[in-house]
Amino acid sequence: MESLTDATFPADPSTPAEAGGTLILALPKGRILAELGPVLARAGIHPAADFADEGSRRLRFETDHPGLDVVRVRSFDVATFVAHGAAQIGVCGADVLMEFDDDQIYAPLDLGIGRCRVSVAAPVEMAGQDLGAASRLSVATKYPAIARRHFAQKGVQADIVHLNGAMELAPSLGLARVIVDLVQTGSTLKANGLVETEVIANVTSRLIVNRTALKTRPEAIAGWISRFRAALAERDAR
Ligand SMILES: Nc1ncnc2c1ncn2[C@@H]1O[C@H](COP(=O)(O)OP(=O)(O)OP(=O)(O)O)[C@@H](O)[C@H]1O
Ligand SMILES: O=P(O)(O)OC[C@H]1O[C@H](OP(=O)(O)OP(=O)(O)O)[C@H](O)[C@@H]1O
Repeated sequence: MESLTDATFPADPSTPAEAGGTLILALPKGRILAELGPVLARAGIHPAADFADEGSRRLRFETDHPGLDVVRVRSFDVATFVAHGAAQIGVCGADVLMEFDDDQIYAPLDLGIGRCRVSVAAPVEMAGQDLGAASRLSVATKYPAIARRHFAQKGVQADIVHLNGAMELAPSLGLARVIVDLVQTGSTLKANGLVETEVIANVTSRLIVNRTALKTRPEAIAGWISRFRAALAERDAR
């Protein structure tokens, strides 16, 4: 895909001569990356060819901008790299930001990709039961903070079973009564005898930046935010 070249598009915000060194853009491996490709291209960012190669063992890639490198990390780790300033810019799901809740992370742009929701799901037989009626409830999830907060608002103490995947197995194997997980089409829930009982939050992917870096390198970072904003406007106008 051609990137924007017209005169209204913000100029390349990072040049090798700029003070502060190479900016790092942290991107998640996995499903967001596929949808992010066209957005990156529209923003005029083309990482080295092997970036798209899942078989490549490289983790850091130069781009066609001498002042910008890309690192490929796990989705939750994007937030960690940006919160600590190891990467100045990143992309991750709003689910990760809700769970991470770090005030060093500023999320100025909704990229409108990676659409799904964080939901509570329960076995079909439990559907219709008032989950707020119990004082405690066991919950399998990779989002312990989101789950705890959600059930605390109902006066229910969530006993968290922390899993990193395959949460859908937990109720049928007696690991937890309900799960809190991402739902998009609902087919994973259906295939495992579960139904979505509550939507906690709708999720899309966000551009995130480190707040300190935004203060110390305002031109470069605000420049990249503008480029992404222009790329989204151009995409959405089509
Ligand atoms: N089914 C889905 N539909 C749409 N977006 C999703 C879906 N599942 C996850 N996402 C979004 O993609 C992000 C990364 O999810 P993905 O499943 O690729 O990684 P993961 O398996 O959670 O990460 P890791 O492999 O690091 O454990 C999530 O944080 C969420 O924002
Ligand atoms: O509603 P659906 O369209 O079925 O999508 C939901 C599934 O997608 C995500 O898993 P993913 O495929 O990323 O696998 P993992 O998190 O278990 O690695 C999520 O954890 C659900 O299992």
